[in-house]
This record gives sequence, structure tokens and C-alpha cells, in this order.
Amino acid sequence: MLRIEHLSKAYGEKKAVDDLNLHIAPGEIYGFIGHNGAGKTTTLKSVAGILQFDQGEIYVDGKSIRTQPLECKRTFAYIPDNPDLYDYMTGIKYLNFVADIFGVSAADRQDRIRQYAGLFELTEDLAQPIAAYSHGMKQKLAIISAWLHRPRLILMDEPFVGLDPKAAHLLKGMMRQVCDEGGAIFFSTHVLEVAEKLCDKVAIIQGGRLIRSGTMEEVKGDDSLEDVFLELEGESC
Ligand SMILES: Nc1ncnc2c1ncn2[C@@H]1O[C@H](COP(=O)(O)OP(=O)(O)OP(=O)(O)O)[C@@H](O)[C@H]1O
Repeated sequence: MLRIEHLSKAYGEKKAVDDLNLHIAPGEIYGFIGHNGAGKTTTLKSVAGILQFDQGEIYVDGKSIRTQPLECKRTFAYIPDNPDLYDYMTGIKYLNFVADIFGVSAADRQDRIRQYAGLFELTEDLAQPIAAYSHGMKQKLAIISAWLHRPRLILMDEPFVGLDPKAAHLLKGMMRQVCDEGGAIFFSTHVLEVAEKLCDKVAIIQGGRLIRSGTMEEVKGDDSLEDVFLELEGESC
């Protein structure tokens, strides 16, 4: 579903991602963890096709994000770490705008908007301009928009930040459902308890380099993910 091969990206002299390799298969919720500045957002933006990288290749369903960006972008949805949406639009206008971009039929978009806005208790707010939304409401809107075109791959950067417990629980169920239907999720998080419970596989990045990856059992063994993460961080100091 997603193959990252020898990805490297530098900002000037600073190597943000260094020879990173990852393979995410259908059915997998893949967590991406690392300290602040480790290179998670740079990796996710490279996969999403919004940041040019220096070396390596990224394939979505076998297609290169560099040479076939449109085909790739039809397959996935990307939720950035900060839901900077169009403040002047109303929620419903924004959702219709996204549905238009992805060619979602009128009937499908109506069904899905009704379903997800209902679940996230956002229905009444959809008529409000996004400028009047709280951070959590913007995050809910970004999540609904990502799910609108039924993407097979969903990329998310810190998706749980700002969500209330009910919305966070709902999102976890939606992530699992995407994978049960043959899709895949690749997301970054600092909340290791969530990663430990939710993820099938996990990758730990440090200073732009992948230092551990595999199934949750392979990575953490009998310890907690937090213990393993802190131990690996300690080894590097
Ligand atoms: N636009 C930029 N210009 C210069 N350096 C950058 C830029 N964006 C990121 N960096 C640097 O690249 C490195 C990786 O940053 P990145 O945002 O990918 O980390 P992250 O793992 O997502 O961090 P966080 O958990 O804090 O969001 C950091 O050292 C950061 O300072």
C-alpha cells in the first residue's frame, strides 16, 4: 500500500530524514513515533506529495508520488498536524469543496456528511464559518473531509491532538474500520499509550533515522512501548 525507500530530506545543512525505509501493507495501522524534531512531519509531508525530497522513492499502491502524484493523491487522504482550513468557508462548504475535488457523487457525499457530522456532533456547526470553530472542531472537520472519498490510505500527523475523549474513541474505531476493509493508516503520535493499544506496527524515528520498526510485539516485547521508547532515546544520549 505504501512503500518508502531510502527517503532523505535536508533543510539546508540539517538532515531531517536520513535514508528511511518503511513498508505499510493493507490492513495495517502503522504508528510513527519520535521526539520533537525527529522527522515525522517531514516524512508524512513527503509521502503526501507536498514536500519535495532529496533522495529515495515513495510508492502508493505501486505508483510514485514524484512521477504520478495525481494518481497517488486519489488513493489517500492527508490530515496535517495543524488543521489550517479555509476560515472564510462554512463547514459544509468546505466539505462540499473537498468532495468536489475528489469527485464524490451528490448522494454519497450527502450520506457520508450526515453520518460523520452526526457521529462527531458537528451537524449544527456545519453552517458556521470555520473561523468560529475551536481547534477540536477544526480537527473533526478535517477528519470528516479525509474520510469523504473513502481513501484506501490515510496519513495523519498527530490526529488526536485537540479531540475530546469521545471523538478520539470514534476516530480509533474509524481507523480500524478502514483497515478491516483493506485500507491502511500511517500516523504520527506522541501518545504512546494510544499507539500501543491501537497500532499493528510501529516505527521509531530519531534524528531522521529509523531506529526500530516492526509489529508492536517485535518492537516492545514484554515491556511497555513507553519504556522501550525512553530506553532507545537514552541509549542515544
Ligand atoms: N521548513 C523547515 N526549515 C528548516 N528546518 C526544518 C523545517 N521543517 C522542519 N525542519 C527541521 O527538520 C527536523 C525535523 O522536523 P519535523 O517537523 O519533521 O519533526 P517532527 O518529528 O514532526 O517533530 P514534532 O514532533 O515536534 O512535530 C527538525 O530538526 C526541524 O527543525
